Amino acid sequence: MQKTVIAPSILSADFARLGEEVANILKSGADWIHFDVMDNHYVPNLTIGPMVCKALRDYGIEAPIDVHLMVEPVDRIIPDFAKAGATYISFHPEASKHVDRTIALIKEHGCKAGVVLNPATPVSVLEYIIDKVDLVLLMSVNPGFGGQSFIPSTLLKCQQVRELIDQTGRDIRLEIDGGVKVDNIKEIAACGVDTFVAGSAIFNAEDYQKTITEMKANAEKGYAQ
Ligand SMILES: O=C(CO)[C@@H](O)[C@H](O)COP(=O)(O)O
Repeated sequence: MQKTVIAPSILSADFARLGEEVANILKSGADWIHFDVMDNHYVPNLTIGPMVCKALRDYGIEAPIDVHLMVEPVDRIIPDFAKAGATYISFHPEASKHVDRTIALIKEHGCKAGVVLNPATPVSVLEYIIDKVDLVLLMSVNPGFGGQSFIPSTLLKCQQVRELIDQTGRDIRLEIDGGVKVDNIKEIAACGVDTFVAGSAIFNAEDYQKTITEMKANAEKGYAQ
């Protein structure tokens, strides 16, 4: 297993003070920034695009930016995010006509490629692509909004994808997103997850550092199980 990564979702940040919020969260121990891109088409919400990603880089944010594209179509926005400073770019296979080509496009633009599975998307979608991706993101809520409850059936899926990843022998990150909290992260980590997106649990907390520290400690307890 790779090192634990906590990736706060800026969907729950105060957008009026985004640069400051992101700098604070990184100072508080966050490893990556999770950047949710919604188009009011693939999902029923509208958020931020490459200009905001570039603005964070211009503000001096150096940490990995983990872009989660909830957009359809996906391909035409990939070069813009790469230019804007994205580190990882992940997309939903349902939103791409040619999944293998989209993965190649992300890599050609110098980014790491991820695929995202919704709660009802079967693990079999990974069969012919697992060897090509750098990250698998499992949604534990239906995409579109922060603050939803963790869907428990995702735990079995985490175990299944962890097995697939281990069979490849490659360092592919297994990321979870949706309803992740201090009190359920141990159980999630025990299922093989190494990368945790959390929005409301971190940004609604009074003390970012305490929350991130507790999340990391509880994840470690989960690996030890
Ligand atoms: O992509 C999404 C929702 O579509 C997530 O990144 C949420 O923003 C996570 O928020 P919490 O469930 O942690 O509040």
